[in-house]
Amino acid sequence: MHKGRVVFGAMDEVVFGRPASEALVEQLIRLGSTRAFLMVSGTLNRETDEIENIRRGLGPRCAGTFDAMPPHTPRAAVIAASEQARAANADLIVTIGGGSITDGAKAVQLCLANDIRHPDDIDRIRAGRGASPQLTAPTVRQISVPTTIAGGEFSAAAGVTNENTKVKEGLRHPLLMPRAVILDPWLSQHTPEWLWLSTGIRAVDHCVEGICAREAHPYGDAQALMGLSMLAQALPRVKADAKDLDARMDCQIGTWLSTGPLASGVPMGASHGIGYVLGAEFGVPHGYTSCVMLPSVMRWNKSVNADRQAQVAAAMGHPNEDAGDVLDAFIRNLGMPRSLREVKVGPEHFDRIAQQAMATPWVPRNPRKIEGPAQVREILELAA
Ligand SMILES: NC(=O)c1ccc[n+]([C@@H]2O[C@H](COP(=O)([O-])OP(=O)(O)OC[C@H]3O[C@@H](n4cnc5c(N)ncnc54)[C@H](O)[C@@H]3O)[C@@H](O)[C@H]2O)c1
Ligand SMILES: O=C(O)CCC(=O)CC(=O)O
Repeated sequence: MHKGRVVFGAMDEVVFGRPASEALVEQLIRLGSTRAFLMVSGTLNRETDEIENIRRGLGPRCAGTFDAMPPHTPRAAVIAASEQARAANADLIVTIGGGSITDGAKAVQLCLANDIRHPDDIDRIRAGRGASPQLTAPTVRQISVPTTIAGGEFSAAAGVTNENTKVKEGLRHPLLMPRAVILDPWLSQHTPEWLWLSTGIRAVDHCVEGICAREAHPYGDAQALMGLSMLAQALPRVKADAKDLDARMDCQIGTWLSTGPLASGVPMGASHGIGYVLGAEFGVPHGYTSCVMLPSVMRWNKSVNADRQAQVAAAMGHPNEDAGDVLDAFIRNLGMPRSLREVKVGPEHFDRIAQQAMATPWVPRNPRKIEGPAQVREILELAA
C-alpha cells in the first residue's frame, strides 16, 4: 500500500513561454512591489544587455542589482547580498540566473527576516540541526527567472556552502518557495551549452531518483515519468540546435515536472547526496555531479529496484534495456563528462568523499541501503 504526505508550496504562479521582461512587470504590479532587488548571474549582467533591458522595463521599481554570487552559494556572498538588499530597502527579490543565485536569494530572505549579518550567524537558520530553529518567516519574498534547468526555483529549500567546513548546508522554510516562476526560453539562449545540458541531467536525476526511491508514490511518479520523457527528447534537440525554442521550453517544463517527487516528499538517493560533496568540497559544477554519478548509482542499486529502473529506461524511449546503460549513453551523447576523473576528482579523495556523503540527507535514504562509507566507496569506484 502507498503511504506518504504531499506538502504543497507557497507558489502563486508559473508563467511559461512569455518574455521575462514583460511577465516580470506584470508580476511586480500584481504583488504591489515598488522596490524590487535584482539578484542575477554575473555573466548575464556583464556580457549581455538582457538585465539592462529588464531594469529599464522595471524603471523606478528596480531598487538595485547584485551580480556577484559564486557557484554553490557560499555564505559570505549571501551576507554581502543581504546587506545590499537591506540597504536598498527591498520589498521583493527577483532572481535571474542559475541555481546558485536562486538559492542565494532564498538565503537572503531568511537573513533579512532573522537579522543575520555575519556568515557564522547562518548557523542560526540552518535546517535540521536538532530542534527546529525558531525562524522568523520571510516577508521579502522572491520571483525566480531561471536560466538553467536544475529546478531549484520549484523548491522551498536552499543549499548554502559553509566555506570553513566545505559542506553544503540546507536552509528550509515553506515561504522560500518563490511567489512566481517565469520560464522564458528566449532568455535561456545565453546560457552556455555545457551548463544547460548538465543542469538538464540534474533534472533527469531528480526524475530518476524520484522514480527509484523506496518512498515513490503515484503522484510523484506521474510527474517524474512525464518530465523524464520530455527531457530525454528535448535535451538532444537543444544540443542539435541551440536556437530550438520549442525544445528549450520542453526542457524547462520537463524540469518543472522533475521536481514533482521532491516537492511531494520523495527523498533523493546517492547520486544527489554524493553530488553535494563533489560540489561543495571539490567545486564540481552541480549538473556535472549528476552526469558522473547517476549511471553508477543505478548500477549499484539495480539488485533492489530493477522493476523501477525498467520504467526509467522505458520513459527514455528504451524499453527492455538496462537503465544505467541508457543513462550512460544519453549523457555521453550530450558530450557531458561521465567519470570522476574527467571532473578532476581522483581515487585519493574517495575515502573523504565517502565519509562526507554519509552526512548528507540523501545517501542514508538511497533505495539500496548504504550502511557506511565502504559502500559509498564502491559506488565511487564504479564512477572512477
Ligand atoms: N534548492 C534546490 O532544490 C536546488 C535544486 C537544484 C540546484 N540547486 C543549487 O543550485 C546550484 C547549482 O546551480 P546551477 O547548476 O543552475 O548553476 P549555477 O547557478 O551554479 O551557475 C554555474 C555558473 O555558470 C555561470 N553562468 C554563466 N552564464 C550563465 C547564464 N546565462 N545563466 C546562469 N548562469 C550562468 C554562473 O554565474 C555560475 O558561475 C547548486 O548550489 C545547487 O545546490 C538547488
Ligand atoms: O529540496 C531539497 O531538500 C533539496 C533539493 C535537492 O537536493 C536538489 C538539488 O540539489 O539538485
